[in-house]
Amino acid sequence: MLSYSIFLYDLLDGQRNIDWLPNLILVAAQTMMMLGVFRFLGRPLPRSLLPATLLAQAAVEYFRSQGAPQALVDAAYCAIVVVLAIVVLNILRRYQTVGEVRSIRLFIYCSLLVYGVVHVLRLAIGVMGIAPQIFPPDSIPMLSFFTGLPFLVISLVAFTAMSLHRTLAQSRDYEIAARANLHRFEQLMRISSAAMLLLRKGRIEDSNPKLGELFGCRREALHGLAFEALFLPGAEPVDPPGTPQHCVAVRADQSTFQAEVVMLELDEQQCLAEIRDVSRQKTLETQLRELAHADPLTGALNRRAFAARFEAFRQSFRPSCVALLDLDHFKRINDHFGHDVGDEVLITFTRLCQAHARTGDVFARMGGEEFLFLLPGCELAAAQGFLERLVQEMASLRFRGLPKGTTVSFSAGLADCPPGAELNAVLKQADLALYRAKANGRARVEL
Ligand SMILES: Nc1nc2c(ncn2[C@@H]2O[C@H](COP(=O)(O)OP(=O)(O)OP(=O)(O)O)[C@@H](O)[C@H]2O)c(=O)[nH]1
Repeated sequence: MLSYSIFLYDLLDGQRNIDWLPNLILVAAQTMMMLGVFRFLGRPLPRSLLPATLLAQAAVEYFRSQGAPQALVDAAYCAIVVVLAIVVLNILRRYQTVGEVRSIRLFIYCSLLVYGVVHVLRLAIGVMGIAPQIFPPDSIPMLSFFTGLPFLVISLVAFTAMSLHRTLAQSRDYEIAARANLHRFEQLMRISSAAMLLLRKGRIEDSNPKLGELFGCRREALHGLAFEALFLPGAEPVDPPGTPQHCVAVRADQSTFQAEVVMLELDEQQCLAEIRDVSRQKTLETQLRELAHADPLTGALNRRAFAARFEAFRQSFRPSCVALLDLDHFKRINDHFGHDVGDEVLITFTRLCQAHARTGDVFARMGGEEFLFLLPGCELAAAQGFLERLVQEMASLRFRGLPKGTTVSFSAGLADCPPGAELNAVLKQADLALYRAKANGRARVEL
């Protein structure tokens, strides 16, 4: 900047004492070279370089204004140029290259070396005034202009070639890395147990092979389709929430399956979706839930499930009855015929009760040979009639493992269950009634 200002000042002032044209071209070329070198090497310009150069030039200009000989000024400029060339050569020397770039670097190296030597010569001639008849003072700046500058230009061109080469090599590396990434991505998509989809504006643009497997068709047939079309209307995923959503997906043959869908927004138009068939998992969950509420021997509800149903029923405020049923002399069956036969009796009794229960009735095994009935909306008299019919049915029932003609009976205690009643209080009532039934001869129903 300082140099340009001085040249401009000298030009406007009509002075010719620094041969502004060669120096202007020289400084411009060197600036370009310095910037080019550091940019090419991908390094920041050393912080000290610019102030040091400016300071040196300011000092030279100061001495020139104080009447220093022009040859000395020229020589000082040459010294600056040589120092800059040495800095560049040093940087280049440390720069690691391979293949063709190494030969280009050698080329730049040689050109800059010649360029530096020319300026050392110019410096020596300017200071010492060697052979004034061959190098008159006026011709000294032209020495670097005609002999040094071409080498500087050559090195600049070589730098450009080196930059191009580096850019090409970089793009090749990027391409290889991009191919490797793509391959890895495709492998991941291939082994994924879920269907992976790329959506653009809500339509399927790309997918992995699993999509075809899940939906029972060629995956390409689904490309271009609206994403919602994969699901039952009303059971499709909502806009990307980022958390798993449970939907009902429709296969090509119109059969359905439970799907877990996770969506991820890539940008305003694109979105990734993952679809997983969770039907098996859902079935297992249902089975587990049922097992937690069922008695393992008879399959009837267990006491916990009965309590839960009773609690739900209590909210509805419908009058009803609860019955406690107990097999008579069940211990004898176990003792005479074994526990397996006893188990069979428990199972058969359960089937009988379930077969006679109305929709809405709740039947459960309380434990051992005790069972429970919740009869919603049933008056005591009607409940009693129902249970007595069951007692009669039981008398004519045949049990596997028991000798022909052997009958099994049960006794029942019935309790009224007004709206809002507590289960324990109702059970206590039913238990008292059951005790009376046992005491009064068994195979009967007591209130
Ligand atoms: N096989 C079988 N027996 C069971 C099971 N749970 C409880 N028991 C048996 O049921 C019998 C219950 O006997 P008790 O409580 O004396 O009653 P009971 O013999 O029916 O006599 P009453 O109730 O007075 O008529 C015991 O022998 C228990 O071992 C079961 O899951 N399977």
